[in-house]
Order: sequence, then C-alpha cells, then structure tokens
Amino acid sequence: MTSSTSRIHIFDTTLRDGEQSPGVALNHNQKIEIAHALARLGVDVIEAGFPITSDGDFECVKRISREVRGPTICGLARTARGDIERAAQALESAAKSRIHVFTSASKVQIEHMLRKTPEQVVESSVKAVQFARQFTDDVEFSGQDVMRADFDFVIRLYDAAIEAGATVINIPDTVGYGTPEEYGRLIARVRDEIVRGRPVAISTHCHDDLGMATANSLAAVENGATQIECTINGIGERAGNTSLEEVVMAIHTRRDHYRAETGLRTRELYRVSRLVSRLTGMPVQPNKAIVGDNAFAHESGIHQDGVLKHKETYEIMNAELVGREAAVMVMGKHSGRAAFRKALSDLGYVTNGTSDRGLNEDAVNALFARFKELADRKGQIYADDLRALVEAGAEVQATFHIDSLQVLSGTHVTPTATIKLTSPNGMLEAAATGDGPVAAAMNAISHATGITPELDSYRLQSVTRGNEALGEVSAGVRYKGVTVMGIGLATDVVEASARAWLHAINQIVAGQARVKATVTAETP
Ligand SMILES: CC(=O)SCCNC(=O)CCNC(=O)[C@H](O)C(C)(C)COP(=O)(O)OP(=O)(O)OC[C@H]1O[C@@H](n2cnc3c(N)ncnc32)[C@H](O)[C@@H]1OP(=O)(O)O
Ligand SMILES: CC(C)C(=O)C(=O)O
Ligand SMILES: [Mg+2]
Repeated sequence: MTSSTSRIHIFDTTLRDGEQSPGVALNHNQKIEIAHALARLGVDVIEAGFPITSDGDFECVKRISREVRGPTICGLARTARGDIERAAQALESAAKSRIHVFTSASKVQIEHMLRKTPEQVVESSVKAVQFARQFTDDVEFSGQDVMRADFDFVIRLYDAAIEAGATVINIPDTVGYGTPEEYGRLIARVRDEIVRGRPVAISTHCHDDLGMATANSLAAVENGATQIECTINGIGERAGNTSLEEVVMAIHTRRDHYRAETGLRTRELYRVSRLVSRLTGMPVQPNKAIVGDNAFAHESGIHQDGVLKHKETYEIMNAELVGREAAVMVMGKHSGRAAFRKALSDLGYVTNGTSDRGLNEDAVNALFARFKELADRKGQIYADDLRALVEAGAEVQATFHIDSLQVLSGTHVTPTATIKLTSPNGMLEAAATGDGPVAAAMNAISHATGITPELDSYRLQSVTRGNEALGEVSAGVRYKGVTVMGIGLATDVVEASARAWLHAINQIVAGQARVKATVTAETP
C-alpha cells in the first residue's frame, strides 16, 4: 500500500443482515462454517449476529467469538441496555470484539416505529454508546434510514455519538433510497463537519432496493468512508445488501480510480460465494457480477474469437484472482468457428487433419453446420453433444443429406413421411407410410435412395442434458450381407431415427461400412 492508497475495511454482515433475507435461517454449524470461510477470505469484521434475538443467536455469536480468529467479531444491539449486555456477554471470548449499537435517524421511523422525539433518540443513543464502551473500546454506532432523514439531524446525532465514545460511525441507507451522488455528498459532510480528523472511522451500509447499493458504497469510499458493510452474494433484507465481491473487485480492478485497497484474499471469493449460496439455499443469478455462472463465460462468436486470441479483449479482471476459470466458452447458436474448433480440440479431436486423419476443413465445416442447426433448436450445446455430433459422423463423404423431413402421425391416421434429400444428382423426394412415424421416415428415405436395408437393431438413448436433450439413435442395418451401424442425433427422436437410417445408407453407398458381422452370401 502506498501512502496515497487508503485501506478499506470490509465489514461482513452475511451472518446478521444476510441472514435476515426472507426464508433464510442458518443453524450453528452452518454459521460457524461461513465464519471460518470469511476469516480465510480475510474480512476485517464479522457481524456474527444480534444476540438478543434468541438464545440460539446468542450461543452462535458466543461460539464464533470463541472459535474464529483473525477478524473482529461484532454483535448488534438496539439502544436498550439489555441488548448491549447480551451482546457483550456473547462477545466475551472474542480476541477482538465490537458492539454495534443502532437507532433510527429518519422522521418516519422515529415517529412511527420508535414513537420517540428526536431529542429522546439522541439521548438514548448517547447513553447506549457510553454503556457499550464499558464493555469494549470498539463501539460502532448507526442511525437507520439516514437517506430519508433530515441531514442536519443526522449530523447532530452522529456528533453526539462520537462525543459519547463511538469509534466507528456507520451511515445506513437502510431502504436503498439514496443515489450515489446524494449519498457521497452526505458522507463528505459527515467527514468534514463531524469527524474533522478525529480517530473515528466512517462506515457505509447500503441496501439494494433500487439496485444502487454497490454504486452508493463506492461513492462513500470516494468521499471518505473507510469501512464497507456488505454481504456475500449481496444477500440481506428485501433486495439485499451491498455485495461484498462486487465492491472488493471494483476497488481492486479500478484501483487507479479509487486509490484504495482491501486486505482480502480474493482467490477465496468464489468458494465463499458457493458456500453461502449452498447453505442459505439462495441461488446466485447467472449474470451476477464476479460470482455468477456467466461472469467469465462467452457465448457469442465475436467475443469468443476475441477472448481466444487475447483474454483482455472482453475480460476486465483476472478470473483466477477470484478463484475462477477465465474465458469459459459456452457453445450455443451465437458461437463461431474459432470457438467450435477450440471446443473440439479440447475434447481431443484433431481439427486440422488431412482427408485420412483427423477432421479436415470440410469435416469441420460440415460439423459446424450441424452444430448450428442443433444449437438453434437446443440452445446450449454441451461437451457430450459435441462428442456425439462428431461420433455420429460429419457426413462429408455422404452422398445424401436431409434437406427436409415431414412426418404426419396420430391416433387415427396412417403414419406418413415425406423426405427431401440432396444428392450429387440433385434433389430426391419421396413419400411413404409405415407402422409408425419412424418406420414411415425410414421407408421414405429408402424409396428416395433406392436402397432398402433390413433393420437388425434399434436403440434410442438420451445423450445430453437439459429439456431439449439430444436423442441418439443407433440403427444396426443389414444390406447384401454387410452390417452397418448408422447413428443419428437430433432433439426430435423421429428425425434422429431418420438420420441414423440415412447415415447407414451413406456408409453402404460409400462402401465405407464398418463390418460388424460376418459377411455372408445372403442377400436381403
Ligand atoms: C435495519 C435492521 O436490519 S435492524 C435489525 C433487524 N433485525 C431483527 O429485527 C432481527 C431480530 N429481531 C428480533 O428477534 C426481535 O424483533 C427482537 C428480539 C429484537 C425484539 O422483539 P420484541 O421485543 O418482540 O419486539 P418487536 O420485534 O415486536 O418490536 C421491536 C421493538 O424494538 C424497538 N426498537 C426498534 N429499533 C430500536 C432501536 N434501535 N433501539 C431501541 N428500540 C428499538 C421498537 O420500537 C419495538 O419496541 P416496542 O415493542 O416498544 O414497540
Ligand atoms: C442495523 C443497521 C445498520 C442496518 O442493518 C440498516 O440500517 O440497514
Ligand atoms: Mg441493513
């Protein structure tokens, strides 16, 4: 840290405000596990709970105080003496402890919730801070809902709290009402009018009701705040709190701008995010900054091509720095050839092969065309899909290709299929019926090609994941004593069957059949 770089303290409240997320209730062991993970991450303060809440919360704060070393352990308390005493008891065995006393600052909360006058709020706050100081030298003070409060009152309240012994003053935008500009200006006012060089830290605590928690916290840093209160994955009351991973990585990535740094071991970020998501049962949205599944993933061809050539074309931070893998390629309909080749070679296929070895240019192009077709229907294409696609054959050598297939089937109709095939001699078209839609499609192909093998075996299986999983059909066919295995892949099972049938016919025509059974003189 250079002399012009300020150190920002990270106050993690996942176990207190985060646990206030509707539907979340962590048990002791889960909280201890998260507290240890936060200590490994290197947060400065863990707000372990609100000890007056219940015996369970009390015991948990007590256990964290006893077991977790590194960060300061903090307990929340209203201005009531009972709350403060209970917090102090819970924190007794912590190596470093903090009591966090809070009141309300806005008129609406003072009048309607606390049912007090502003004077009474100041008085009870002063008494509470003084009382808390009897247990620890580290007392944090908060007045809820500052952004809807009268700022002159806010200044008076916090000045009184500092005089009473508060060492950290936390400025909560409890309902996520402020804009970055307004919030930043208030923090600057607090810094200039009441801190005035006294050894008191300014802290920010923002909620995300309007999606501005991260921006507001960073605006506070620009205006003198040296502590950010936040939660892993941004969980918390209603729309949640400032997301820890976002502010930490914003400060790191834009250190040229913020001239600040946190002391966190950022490589732990992703792991802690997964842990909190798993234990709270709150999934992380895929497009969530830093820790979402898509945060370092690329699906569109132009981006994939850029990232494959040079990661920084579309990635602004080092994924490894947050414990993740960089430049993850997601294969879908927006993907291009560069990523497709890379995906094939990652699966072990040689993509610059010659006509007799590996996949040559034509083979890759044919596979790419099939891949696009599939992606249009299936959405995401997984490694298994790609493998199956290659194994089903690029059909470069194929004489016949499906141009279109239409099948009519139902309870009271005779299954009928119409096929159009491209061939070296032009378009071939035929229609046929069958016992079922699969038989009708196979018969139509046989009529069009003039080749009618016998079906020896038929197997259909789902090879990939998702609702639109690929169906793979393996059709063992016999023709003039030669047995050939045709493989067809499609999201539609009738189409997969037709493709398998045609694949077999193409092998017969090309004379490239893999002989699986003894050749006999028998003809079908
Ligand atoms: C913005 C925040 O995140 S604040 C923290 C919010 N977290 C929680 O509330 C979780 C834990 N809470 C609880 O378990 C309970 O609400 C308790 C144990 C704290 C209190 O329970 P109860 O005694 O049953 O009170 P209840 O929850 O119904 O109402 C809250 C009381 O606290 C008072 N209160 C609220 N904030 C404060 C404060 N900062 N200082 C003093 N009193 C306060 C309210 O005025 C109300 O008092 P009243 O009962 O005299 O009207
Ligand atoms: C207890 C306080 C700091 C709080 O969580 C809030 O105001 O949002
Ligand atoms: Mg809060």
